Amino acid sequence: MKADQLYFHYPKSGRVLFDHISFSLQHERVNVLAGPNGIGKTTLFDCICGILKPQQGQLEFPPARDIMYLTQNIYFSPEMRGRDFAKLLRSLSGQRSSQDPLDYVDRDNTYDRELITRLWDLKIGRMSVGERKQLFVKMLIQSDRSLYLFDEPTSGVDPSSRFHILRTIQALAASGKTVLMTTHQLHELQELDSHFILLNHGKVQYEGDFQTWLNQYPTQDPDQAFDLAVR
Ligand SMILES: Nc1ncnc2c1ncn2[C@@H]1O[C@H](COP(=O)(O)OP(=O)(O)OP(=O)(O)O)[C@@H](O)[C@H]1O
Repeated sequence: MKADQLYFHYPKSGRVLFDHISFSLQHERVNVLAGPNGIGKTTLFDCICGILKPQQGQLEFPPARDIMYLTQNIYFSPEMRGRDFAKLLRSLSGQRSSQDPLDYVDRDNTYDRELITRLWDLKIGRMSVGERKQLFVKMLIQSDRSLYLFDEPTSGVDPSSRFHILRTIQALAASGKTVLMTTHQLHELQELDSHFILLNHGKVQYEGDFQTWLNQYPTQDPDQAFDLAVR
C-alpha cells in the first residue's frame, strides 16, 4: 500500500498540505505517521479512505469497505453500552453477535477478559476516555479488513491503558494486517517495532525505522529529537 506524488490542499485554502509526497506502508510492523499539529495527518487518513480526494497523485490502498478507521471524532450515544457497541460492530461486518462478552476477546488474555466484562454493561457516557478508547480498539479489530487506521488511539490514555492499546495494535500488525496509526506520544514508539513516517512542511521529512530516525539526533529523548526535526 502506498501513496505516490500526492498533492492536496483544501479548496479555498492557499496552504498546500501535501506537496507531492510519497510513502509506503509495511506489513507486520506498526506504521506510524507523526508530525506537528495541523500538518495534515487526519487529512491524509481521510484521503486514504476516500473521504477526501487529492488534487494530484496516486493512492494504492484498499477500497473504503476494506478499511477500518478509528477517527478522533468518533461519536456514539452516551446511552449505548459496551455490549451495544460490540454488537453494532459485528453487524456492520455481517457477523453474528453474541450475548457472551468473552466471545469478543481472547479468552486466554486475563486483562482483556476483565476489561470486556467490566465494560459490557457500562454506558459509553460513563466510561473514562481510556476505557472508551480501549473498547473501540478492541471491537474495531474484530472486523476483518486489509487496512486499519488509528488516529491518535492513545491520546488522553494513562500509561497502563496505552500499553494495552499498543500491544493490541502490534498484535494486529503481527497477524499480517496493515496498520497505520498517528501519535504525538513518541516515547511509546521506543517499545514498538515501527515504520516511522514524519510529515513536515508538506513533505515526508523521514520514512524508515524509528530508532534510526532517533539516532540522527544528539539525544535519545524522542520529544527533543522531534523538536529539533520540525524546527
Ligand atoms: N475542512 C477543512 N477545510 C479547510 N481546512 C481544513 C479542513 N479540515 C482541516 N483543515 C486544516 O488542515 C490542516 C490539517 O488538519 P489535520 O486535522 O489534518 O491536521 P493533523 O496533523 O491531524 O493535526 P493534529 O495533530 O492537531 O490532530 C489544519 O490546518 C486544519 O485547520
